[in-house]
Amino acid sequence: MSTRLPDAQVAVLETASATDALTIDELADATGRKPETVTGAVFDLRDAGLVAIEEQEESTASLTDEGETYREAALPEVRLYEAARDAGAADDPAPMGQVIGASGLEGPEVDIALSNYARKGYGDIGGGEITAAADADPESDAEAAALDAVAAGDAESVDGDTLDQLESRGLVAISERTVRSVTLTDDGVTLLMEGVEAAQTVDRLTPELLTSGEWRDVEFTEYNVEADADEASGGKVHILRQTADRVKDTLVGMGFEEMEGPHADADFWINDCLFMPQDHPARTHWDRFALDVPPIHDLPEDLVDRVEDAHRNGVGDDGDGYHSPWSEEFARAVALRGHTTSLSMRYLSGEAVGDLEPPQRYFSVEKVYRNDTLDPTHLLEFFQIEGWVMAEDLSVRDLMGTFEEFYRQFGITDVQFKPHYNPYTEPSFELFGRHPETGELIEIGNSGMFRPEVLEPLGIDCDVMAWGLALERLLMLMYGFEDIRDVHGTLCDLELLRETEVLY
Ligand SMILES: N[C@@H](Cc1ccccc1)C(=O)O
Repeated sequence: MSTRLPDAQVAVLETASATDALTIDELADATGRKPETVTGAVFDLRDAGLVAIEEQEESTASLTDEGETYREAALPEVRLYEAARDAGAADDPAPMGQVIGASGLEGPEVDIALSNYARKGYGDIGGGEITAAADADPESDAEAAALDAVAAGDAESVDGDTLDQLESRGLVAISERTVRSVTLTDDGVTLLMEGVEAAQTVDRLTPELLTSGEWRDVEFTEYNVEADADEASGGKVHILRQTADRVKDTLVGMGFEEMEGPHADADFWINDCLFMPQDHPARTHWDRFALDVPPIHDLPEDLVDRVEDAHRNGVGDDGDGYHSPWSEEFARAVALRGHTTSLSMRYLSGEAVGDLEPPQRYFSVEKVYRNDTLDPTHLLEFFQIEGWVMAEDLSVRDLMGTFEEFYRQFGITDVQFKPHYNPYTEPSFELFGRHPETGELIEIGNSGMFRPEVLEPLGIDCDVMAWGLALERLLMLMYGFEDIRDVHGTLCDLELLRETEVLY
């Protein structure tokens, strides 16, 4: 008597052998079915004891887009070496700038070339000069040869260290997959000898099956949730944005309301209200992105007068001002905000939503812009988690307790405080957290209690504690990133962005 089995299982049984293991791909080719279908059939046959599966992890290497670019145009360090040789740096050190110019390297390629140059023995770099090792031979560059080998599908011929190096440079991507090989078991052979026949099975319910009533008689294939399927990476919300949303939910949960306001604003709101002297170094063109647009005219006149008075004369009986220049024109000039404390000023002054009576809590999670030097922890723009609490009798304990409560909700329990100086808060504290990978303490924020010189012109006579925390630094503590450029910008790591889950 012959056994009835689903069609795909019969095809696999008839193709598989008891002596030669066949992979899923081979079975798929031989039976003319999709690998996913074969995988499903094979699992069912294994559960019925008719075949045995052996699993092996196999890794394949392929070039990334960047790797492909360097394979075609030569590695940046090789291009640098060739330019250095042409400039005579094999005999006498040549000026760095000139060699880089001649190499045609641009943007991040320059850093890449510099950081690999000495490591690979192409020469030395220092004091603005570069030398070219006379005996170095770019023709026998192991990494360049490895790029060719990987492109030709011959990654096995590349030694492990070189492959690791290329992977860590992001030039080669290694992917792992499970290869399953299938053999017939004794029971499988016996069943084949007794005879199997294909039962009609359907794998989906169609409108035709429903209207004809045929669905009553057909046999449905079972779902196999273990079957391999193509990996589809669709669009998703960026993890930075997801974390920003999570921070907003957390702060709303702690009783805060959200502030909003302009990215480009009058210096008055960004700096003057904060008792930042107009000749403060952060207000020079070095740090500030000034905009070439007409000045802002609609500032609240009395507030402008009170702020000017605080700058000139200080506040209170024994107060003192800065004795430095203050001009209204300077206050009206427009720049990209270097912090979102400009929003706090708009809200605390009553400008944004009218006068506020204590107690109040406000926050924003918004972009700020600074003319910093790009490095692993600095970008030209980042997200600041701004916040403040207005109430009678606040103390530093309230400030610290708020941070502990906030960071605890992200699993961060080791927050440390260091006394700090801000022109607008007294006392002031920098916050530090421990990086989960490097163990280093990294700065995660800045905070303090607003000074009377800030509060009095705003017309506030209770306490206000406030802070600006860096969202990207929070992300580093949560997920262990070491370089902020992995997370956004042109050098970001797409794989990491696809795989990282932001959990609530
Ligand atoms: N504006 C500060 C943060 C801060 C806000 C409010 C009070 C104290 C500090 C910064 O950008 O670093």
